[in-house]
Amino acid sequence: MDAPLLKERERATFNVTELIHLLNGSEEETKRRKELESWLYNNPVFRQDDRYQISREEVYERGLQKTRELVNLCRRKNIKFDSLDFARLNISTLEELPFFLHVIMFIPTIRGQGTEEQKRKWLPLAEDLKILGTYAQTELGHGTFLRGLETKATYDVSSREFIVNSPTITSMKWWPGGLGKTCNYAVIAAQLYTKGKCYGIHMFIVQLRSLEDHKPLPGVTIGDIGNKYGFHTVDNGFLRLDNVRIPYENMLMRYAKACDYIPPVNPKINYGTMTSIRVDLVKDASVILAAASTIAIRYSAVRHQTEIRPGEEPPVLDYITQQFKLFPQIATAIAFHFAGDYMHRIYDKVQSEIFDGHLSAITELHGISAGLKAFTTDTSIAGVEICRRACGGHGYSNASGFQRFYENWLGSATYEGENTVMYLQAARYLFKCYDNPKEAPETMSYLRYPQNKMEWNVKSADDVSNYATLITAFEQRALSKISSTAKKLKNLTHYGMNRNDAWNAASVDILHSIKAHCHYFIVKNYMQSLNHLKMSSPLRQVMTAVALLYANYGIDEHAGDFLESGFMNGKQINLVRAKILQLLKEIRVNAVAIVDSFDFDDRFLRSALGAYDGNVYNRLFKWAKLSPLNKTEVHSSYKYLRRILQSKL
Ligand SMILES: CC/C=C\C/C=C\C/C=C\C/C=C\CCC(=O)SCCNC(=O)CCNC(=O)[C@H](O)C(C)(C)COP(=O)(O)OP(=O)(O)OC[C@H]1O[C@@H](n2cnc3c(N)ncnc32)[C@H](O)[C@@H]1OP(=O)(O)O
Ligand SMILES: Cc1cc2nc3c(=O)[nH]c(=O)nc-3n(C[C@H](O)[C@H](O)[C@H](O)COP(=O)(O)OP(=O)(O)OC[C@H]3O[C@@H](n4cnc5c(N)ncnc54)[C@H](O)[C@@H]3O)c2cc1C
Repeated sequence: MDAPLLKERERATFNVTELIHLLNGSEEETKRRKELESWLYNNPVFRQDDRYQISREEVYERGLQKTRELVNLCRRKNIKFDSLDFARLNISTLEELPFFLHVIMFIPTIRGQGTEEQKRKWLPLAEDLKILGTYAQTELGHGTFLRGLETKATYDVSSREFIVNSPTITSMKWWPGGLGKTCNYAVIAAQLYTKGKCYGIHMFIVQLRSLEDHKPLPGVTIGDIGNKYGFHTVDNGFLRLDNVRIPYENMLMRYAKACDYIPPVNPKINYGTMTSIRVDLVKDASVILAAASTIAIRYSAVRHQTEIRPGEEPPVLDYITQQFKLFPQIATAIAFHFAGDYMHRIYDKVQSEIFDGHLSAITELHGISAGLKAFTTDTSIAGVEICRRACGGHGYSNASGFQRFYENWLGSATYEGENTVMYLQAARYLFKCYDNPKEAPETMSYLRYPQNKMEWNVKSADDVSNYATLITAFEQRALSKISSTAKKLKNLTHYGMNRNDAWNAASVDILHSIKAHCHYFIVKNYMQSLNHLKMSSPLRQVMTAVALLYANYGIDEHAGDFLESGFMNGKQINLVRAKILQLLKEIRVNAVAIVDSFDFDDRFLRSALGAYDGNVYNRLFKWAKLSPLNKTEVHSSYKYLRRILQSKL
């Protein structure tokens, strides 16, 4: 164990194990998670030490080998794909496996939108992996605008079949995970046509490849879309269908019927699978940022560089600027942990209502999940980059561990709903509630009360240590943004602009409003979650400091908003900044212990900078020696070098 990390751990003022159990939910949950992880990490198939020395094809092949291992493990341990245990195993691999979409979207779409008869037929095949499916919705020409998708499913009454067709090049399905080479089925989003009329997007089960030899079926043109930023294990694919016929029974009809068309009670019920993933992504944002913070904090405690006082080369974690970069990332990771818990609670509640036939809450769930998905993924992507940059040159090495998860996580600003679009969807719901405050859900209850101008009676740094005053500050900031934007929208329509054009004209203000609302929700949920949790006073002292840092840092980061709202003045902003410096100092002694409480196994982080023992330099050198270029002392390309050296300029 590197001496600096040992010393850091000895200085901690709270019990790390207590925080590990609190973040896991209980001691039993911690034990279960570690047991599941051990099954993976002790299996050499899940190795990744040579990850950046193998080709895309080898990466994909490894992905299938890992899939086989994971499936065999689940079968041996009787772990179901829709279980929390599977979700834990899946995140522990920290990479998307080729059959990933089969589990997170193909099966859930059938489960959520199939009739009882269709579920009886398809779920056993899918859960036993007799078929492997993906969720094929996005097309070359459209990903966001679902009503603009071009794939057609035309009902042929005479044969009781649908004819599924890609009429144009832009209608080719493009991006679905596992589509290129892995899956032999897909749930296809297509415009339903029957008796010459279009009834909008519905979901259809289509077989793509033979179950005997995996060759594409007649009318199916299919393949991998090529290399991307990340998701290298996943064969995101393209698919063109040339009048492929499928049985009538292959349209998912829990909520709509094709023959003598019966529409769904709420057409957006077809969008339900996407909502479920957006909910998961809020917690994923916490995991990713916690992993990045662990690497950066441990490395910063070991890395000694330059001098504060002559002759003393301190750990870079002693620099206030380094603390100002990193401690808010720890705070954000914990804030998003509690936001993810909230999202799952709300999702489970709405799902049970939907299964009882009450669809009214799906609009609220969409409004909340779309906003939090965008806010938490945007913030965590930026936070990972702050952590990486805080590690200097070694942060730029693959040995740091950052790239392996960051390259997948970058996509979270786009997949499952492009973030700007998601913000605007959430804003659509927010402004509806602003206009009808009585219909506002609990998360927007502050819209119900008259907007009275408030002054923040904060006179000292201690006043910015109060959860209630901080929550009120974020509430007033959001209200100020929302009410001024609502006024702008009203003026635009008053002077003759139609609602849609007015919405577009005000969309930058609308974006600021929904972001301020999401930020308010995260702060409030974070502090209320801590208030409801039982913990020892030493731990509560640490968790309070971290939560106060999250809120005060948020005010400093958006000081203009708080000043513009009239709720705060310049002197109070300076009190907030003084509070931040005081909190950085208070958190410094526990920084390493707090990231230890995220409890990442070294085999999850796979980082020479973030390993638990802090033995950074030996790991970096060991990793470098793995470089293929070092297989020989003089590389075989020396012949070219020699000519360069001998050539005359
Ligand atoms: C550690 C972790 C590591 C790595 C990461 C882990 C996992 C990665 C996970 C996933 C990544 C893998 C795969 C990604 C898969 C995909 O990307 S699948 C494709 C995703 N695509 C989208 O999200 C498309 C986005 N577009 C839309 O959803 C819609 O087009 C739209 C909502 C933007 C607009 O839809 P429209 O039909 O045009 O609606 P509208 O006219 O705008 O009206 C909006 C009304 O509809 C309601 N509504 C919209 N969506 C929903 C919904 N999902 N649920 C309920 N209600 C919805 C909305 O509320 C409006 O209602 P009104 O009452 O106001 O009319
Ligand atoms: C790694 C990865 C995996 C994926 N996996 C799948 C999958 O398994 N299945 C699947 O079906 N899809 C998948 N996708 C596709 C993904 O869902 C879409 O890319 C995503 O929905 C965004 O749609 P788009 O690409 O059309 O972007 P666009 O919507 O074209 O975005 C381009 C720009 O237009 C802006 N814009 C678009 N509409 C509006 C608007 N109304 N108002 C303001 N601005 C707007 C956006 O903000 C953005 O800046 C995946 C994508 C990635 C990156």
